[in-house]
Amino acid sequence: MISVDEALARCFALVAPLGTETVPLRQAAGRVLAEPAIARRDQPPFAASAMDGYALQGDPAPGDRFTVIGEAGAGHAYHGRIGPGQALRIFTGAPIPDGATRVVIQEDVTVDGTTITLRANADTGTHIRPLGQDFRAGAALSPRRLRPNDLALIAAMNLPAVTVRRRPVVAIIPTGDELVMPGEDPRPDQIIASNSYALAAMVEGEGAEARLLPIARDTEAELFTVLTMAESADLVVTIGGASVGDHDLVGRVAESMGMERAFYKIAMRPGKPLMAGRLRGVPMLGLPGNPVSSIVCGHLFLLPMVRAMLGLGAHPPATQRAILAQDTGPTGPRTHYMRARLTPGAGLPHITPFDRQDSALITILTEADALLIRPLGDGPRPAGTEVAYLPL
Ligand SMILES: Nc1nc2c(c(=O)[nH]1)N[C@H]1C(S)=C(S)[C@@H](COP(=O)(O)OP(=O)(O)OC[C@H]3O[C@@H](n4cnc5c(N)ncnc54)[C@H](O)[C@@H]3O)O[C@H]1N2
Ligand code: MOO
Repeated sequence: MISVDEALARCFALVAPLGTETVPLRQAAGRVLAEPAIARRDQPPFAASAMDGYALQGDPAPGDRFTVIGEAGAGHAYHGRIGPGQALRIFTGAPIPDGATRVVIQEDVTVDGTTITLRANADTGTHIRPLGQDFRAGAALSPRRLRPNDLALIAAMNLPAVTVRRRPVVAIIPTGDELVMPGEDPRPDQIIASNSYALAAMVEGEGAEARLLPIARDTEAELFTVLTMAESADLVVTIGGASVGDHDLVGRVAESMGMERAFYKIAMRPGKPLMAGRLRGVPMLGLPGNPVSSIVCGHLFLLPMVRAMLGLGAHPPATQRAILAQDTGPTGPRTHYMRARLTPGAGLPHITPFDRQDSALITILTEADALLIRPLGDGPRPAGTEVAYLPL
């Protein structure tokens, strides 16, 4: 059995950033920018007033009077020049006229017809936003996953579309004679195929396209058919049939189809029978069938692979630190990812693993907000120990 780190490194070796496509800005939220977005203009493209008031020259003293000779608003420039003793009525966002060096806010003047007089204790700020204060033409936004704020910046750069990574297509294949789809009429010896719904939502949350394929029964012919259907995907994910039982056929069938195996079995609990490889050129991840095992492996291997295909780099999922809220027993020969609950602490949060850790318990998983990471071969740890966890 290889370590979790070694397995993840081998998973990353199977994938590479995908190609790119151009999408309109309205469809770019959450997509991964593939090339720098380059500003087509300065922002602001002119020196602009930051306040409503009067644009004028020099540094006036209280009691100084000015004649208002015109007006400028946002989108309505004044094309003349402001001379000594003159002022322009101006509003926030309007271009500063030639000759003006500051804006006096309207609260700081008294108005009498077309004459303004500066009050005592007037604000001394210039209230002018210089041309290009925010960014200059040619400025670049570097590749990243696009958040709403980034979209505002790209729009301000006057770019109606962006080049993003193609969404990875992830084919998800539930396997097993015991499975039926939700809403069907299961026989008494059957259960509902549930894992695929979590996994599809997880990869879609990262920006992939999930393709849920039909349940493959435990026959070589059906597995062959469904794996063949998945060949056009960017990543094939099977669920179940990964262990050592007589009906666990996924590895055998994939190998008969020419799968090059990257590894099988890792020192991890849950998730021991994980397998990965390349099937007819397509990266493949064979997840164990137990719901918690498949979903935990989804967080630890599938999502990092999807992120790597999106060009976000080959990084393990980010762990955080917490304080054990109770004494916790030793681990065995596998790193244990324990379903756990976080509660606020004075500094770091406190973490409490659930008593029941069977990898079939979906209810516990829905109550968990973290996976407490207990390294393999670690001894018992008392309450108060600082530990690592993965947020769920
Ligand atoms: N003799 C041994 N038996 C098992 C070992 C072992 O080392 N020696 N490993 C155990 C571990 S650990 C795991 S994890 C499971 C994994 O087995 P498989 O990947 O072959 O999965 P299945 O046997 O097909 O299913 C396991 C369990 O999960 C249910 N299942 C399967 N698919 C789904 C699905 N899409 N949605 C919901 N539930 C699903 C299935 O009905 C089984 O109950 O093997 C242990 N055995
Ligand atoms: O390690 Mo298996 O993945 O517990 O259930």
